[in-house]
Parts: sequence; C-alpha cells; structure tokens
Amino acid sequence: MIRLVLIRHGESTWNKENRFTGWTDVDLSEKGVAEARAAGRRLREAGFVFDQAYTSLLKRAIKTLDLVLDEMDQLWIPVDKSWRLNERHYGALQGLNKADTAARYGEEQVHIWRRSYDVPPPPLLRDDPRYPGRDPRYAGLTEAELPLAETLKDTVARFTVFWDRIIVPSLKEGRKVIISAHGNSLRALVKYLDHIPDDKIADLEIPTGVPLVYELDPSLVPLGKYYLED
Ligand SMILES: O=C(O)[C@H](O)COP(=O)(O)O
Repeated sequence: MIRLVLIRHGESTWNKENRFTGWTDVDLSEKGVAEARAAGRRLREAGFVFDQAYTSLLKRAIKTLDLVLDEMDQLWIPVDKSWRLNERHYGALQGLNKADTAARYGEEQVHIWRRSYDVPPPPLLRDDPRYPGRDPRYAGLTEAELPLAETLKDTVARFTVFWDRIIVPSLKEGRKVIISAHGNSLRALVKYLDHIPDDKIADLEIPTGVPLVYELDPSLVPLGKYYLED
C-alpha cells in the first residue's frame, strides 16, 4: 500500500483577516506556524518518513512544509515547487474581505464564487498590479497559463498535469511523498483522486494545518483516507 500525505498550509494572515487570498503571497499567522509545527510532530509520532516533497510557489505552503519537515528532522529531503500547486486564483476578489463582499454582492453570489465548480470569480485586468505576469516567479508561464481568475475546474486541469507528469511517477518509484498546498488546490486533487462529482465538490472543506493521509493501491486508486489529528 502507498501512503501519500497532503497538508493545507497553516492559517495565513489573510485567513485570519477573512480576505480572499488566491495567488497573493501572504505569510503564516502565529497560529498557522503553531499548526504546521503540531502537524510535523504528529507525523513524526505516527512514524511517517518522507523522501520527496512538493509544494507551491507561495510562502504559506513553503513555510508550512519547512516547519513540518523541521519537526520531523527531515529538512534535507528534495522539495519540488510548482505554480501548478498554487491556490486557485481568486481574480479581482483577491484582497477583499469575504464578509464585506457578501454584504455587497449577497451571500449566494459569494458562495457561487467560492464553491461552484465552473463559475469564475470576476477577472483581473492585465494592467492590474495583481496580474501574475508581472511577478518574476511566473516568468516561465505562457500568457494562456497566467490566470486572470480561475474556477476550481481550471485548478483541477493545471494541478493534474503536475500530478500525472511528476507525482505519479515519483509514487510509483516508491518515494514517500508529502504535498503542502492550499485549500482549493487540494480540493482539486481530492476531487480528482476520489472522483467527486462536480455538483458535490462544494461540500468538501479541508482544514488548515492537518495532515490528510491517503492510502492508495499500486495503481494509485484510493483505498481510504483519514486526517491525522490529536
Ligand atoms: O484563497 C483563499 O482566500 C483561501 O485560501 C481559500 O478561500 P475559500 O475558502 O474562500 O475558497
């Protein structure tokens, strides 16, 4: 049986402030740091070891991974970072407070933007300072790959390219893998692995800083999954 561990980053400063984050590169809050360290301790106590890690290009996921690996004394393992594991791009909503946005546009509209499978949030314009094409870390992306806003469906499409090309071969070679990513990029992966129907994915919420352990058969079909909680 193959074990794969997913972890959503610990609480970020914008989770705490209830702001749409997406590709904004905000840091962990103090609570987020504590969550990440506690997750690392739990993994160590449960006997997990890793020899390969994957994360996004965003510091809240990178730092969470570092804190987990530090607690496990495994900071030496290779870490592969990709934009394909980034949070879903929240378009022109990035930076806005979620409650204020609901008061302005209505709860129902905000729920659709947050949890529908294929309705995008309002897009950025290319001259917006938040446009990722201005950021050197995304210099290798084509214009078509640089999002103005993403649906969860778009996030599934770009994440699963990395899953199929990089993570699947690594798991099949016997590597013990941890993936540190984001609420919606992990919802995308869970949807894909568990074949969750489009109209059921809105119900899936992934908590911050809690390892989610998948048990997979040799063809990477999920046999079960559980959260590693205290
Ligand atoms: O990008 C964000 O704002 C969060 O990481 C996830 O937010 P959501 O729960 O509104 O999708």
